[in-house]
Amino acid sequence: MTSPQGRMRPEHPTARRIVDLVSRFALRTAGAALPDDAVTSGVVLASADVLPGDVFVAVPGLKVHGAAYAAQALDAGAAAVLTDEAGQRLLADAGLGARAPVLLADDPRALAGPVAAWLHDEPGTRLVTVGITGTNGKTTTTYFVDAALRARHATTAVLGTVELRIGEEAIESPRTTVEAPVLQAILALALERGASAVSTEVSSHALALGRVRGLEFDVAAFTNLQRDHLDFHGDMEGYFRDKAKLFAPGQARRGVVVVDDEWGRRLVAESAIPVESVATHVGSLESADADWAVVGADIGLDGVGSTFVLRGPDGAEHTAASPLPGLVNVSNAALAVVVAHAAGVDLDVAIEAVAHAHEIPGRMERVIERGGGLPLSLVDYAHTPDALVLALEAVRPITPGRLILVLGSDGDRDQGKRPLMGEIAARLADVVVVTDENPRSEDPATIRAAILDGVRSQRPHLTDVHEATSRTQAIHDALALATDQDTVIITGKGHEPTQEIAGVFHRYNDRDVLREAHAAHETRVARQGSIA
Ligand SMILES: CC(=O)N[C@H]1[C@@H](OP(=O)(O)OP(=O)(O)OC[C@H]2O[C@@H](n3ccc(=O)[nH]c3=O)[C@H](O)[C@@H]2O)O[C@H](CO)[C@@H](O)[C@@H]1O[C@H](C)C(=O)N[C@@H](C)C(=O)N[C@H](CCC(=O)O)C(=O)O
Ligand SMILES: Nc1ncnc2c1ncn2[C@@H]1O[C@H](COP(=O)(O)OP(=O)(O)OP(=O)(O)O)[C@@H](O)[C@H]1O
Repeated sequence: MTSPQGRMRPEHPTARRIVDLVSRFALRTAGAALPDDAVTSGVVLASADVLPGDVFVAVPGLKVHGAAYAAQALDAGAAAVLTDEAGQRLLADAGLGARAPVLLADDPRALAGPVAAWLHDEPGTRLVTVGITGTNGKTTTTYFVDAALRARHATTAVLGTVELRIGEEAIESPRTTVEAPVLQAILALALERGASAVSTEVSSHALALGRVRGLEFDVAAFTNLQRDHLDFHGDMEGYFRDKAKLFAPGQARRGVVVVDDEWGRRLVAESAIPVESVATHVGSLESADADWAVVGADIGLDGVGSTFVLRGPDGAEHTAASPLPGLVNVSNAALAVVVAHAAGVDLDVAIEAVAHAHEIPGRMERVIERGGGLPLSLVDYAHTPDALVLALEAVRPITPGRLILVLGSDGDRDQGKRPLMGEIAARLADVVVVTDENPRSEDPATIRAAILDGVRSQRPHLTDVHEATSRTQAIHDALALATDQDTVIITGKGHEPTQEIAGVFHRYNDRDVLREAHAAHETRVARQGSIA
């Protein structure tokens, strides 16, 4: 069955001759004879997404070679297989060598994007395109940028971790950055739907695996680089190298880089495309030299947002605002304003639009307002040590009582961060409820124990520390412990619509659990009222 994102294709695709594809990309051919008039109108990397007439790109994966799924792709009607020599051998071994034309390239993964872009008539060149990378803040900044682009473009698209959205139509997103052929098909569909601008989150995995190849962004943006994904990139240097690929000629025309950390400064120094720098820490050394700098910030104590002053390259100062709490969102808002401006939106229009951007699912999202016996309750996606520090620091000033944190850590991902997160939780929250995030194939108790090791480094007797084996229970526990002077913050899963346990994706969402608890509370209060 085609995946939902695999169905986001243009309704009126162009058909192109496969022989033209062969000559355009200097491919070698093998397998069945390729008729001159054979055409294709789709390219896919996943066999499950094949529609009749597609070219199936079979790449060597980290787990398996895509050629292992060629039979499935051909059964679904694939017109040809684009692969490498290892793939060709696998096809021959499986007796599929003569079943369809085989198009050969040394690195088919690198070609998947450019081939799809060519097939869909280079949709990226007909849209204003913004790509945002960095460890944290991609989603938030992307939505802020979209808010500003919407002030100038009647229809926009937003592609990222939360959703794949064109205009007002959206579906859940399978990951932060979709595979290259899916991305190109969505861009073509966005054009059909009248979109003229698109903002895309670009993960480091995407950059390492060529998912944005074939798309030259008008503006690339960098938020920050913090410890994450070292299981995939090896070390921080490798992580940085992959991120830096976005700021290369052919991949982006110009860049906007936050220079608050050493990685941003290095990116500016090493980038081969023109970049503008943005310093967002008031009074920092970087702010004197940066093209743009936040020179004053007033953190709203009502938890709603902050105002700040942004100094431009000409020295002029502009009053701006972030609609979300915390200094990190001043940083995201400042970056978004500069990016939108670089993408053609007038500065004052961008500032105004970002200040009024809508709430972003699972990013400092206020699900229950303080009052009537209930604490202010927020859901946030912080799942790295640095993001956790910033999230807790952002809610402390808006918390008259205790800060109650529910956290876990992912299974099958960077294990080193678990005790770090525990240590931060114990240092910056008053009450800590340790629970599960997405345990995946790991034993959830082992993950919790690693977090608790970090907690113990600060609180040897685990005072005000609780452990809950179900996330729903953890949220209920946190609410039960709280008064309406407290703040409950649930971190790690944000908008995620599922919880992955032992290979099964269970429908689950932190916000829904909070909303249900809120509704149950209201019903209880109403019942007590009617009894009284
Ligand atoms: C490390 C990584 O990103 N791996 C992704 C990658 O795997 P891979 O290329 O090694 O593929 P593989 O599973 O070995 O399979 C090889 C080939 O066979 C194909 N295949 C496989 C099975 C099948 O039934 N039919 C089929 O055609 C696959 O499409 C693939 O082309 O391509 C696969 C197919 O598209 C993805 O499922 C897989 O994502 C895995 C599930 C994943 O978890 N990715 C995460 C880490 C990720 O990409 N995260 C980033 C960032 C997140 C963040 O910043 O927090 C993201 O952009 O979401
Ligand atoms: N500029 C920032 N610097 C550090 N932390 C941030 C920043 N912006 C947001 N955060 C924190 O990181 C969390 C994730 O934010 P967001 O979803 O915007 O980032 P992301 O880069 O899209 O993350 P992911 O790639 O994991 O989806 C937020 O919930 C918040 O706690």
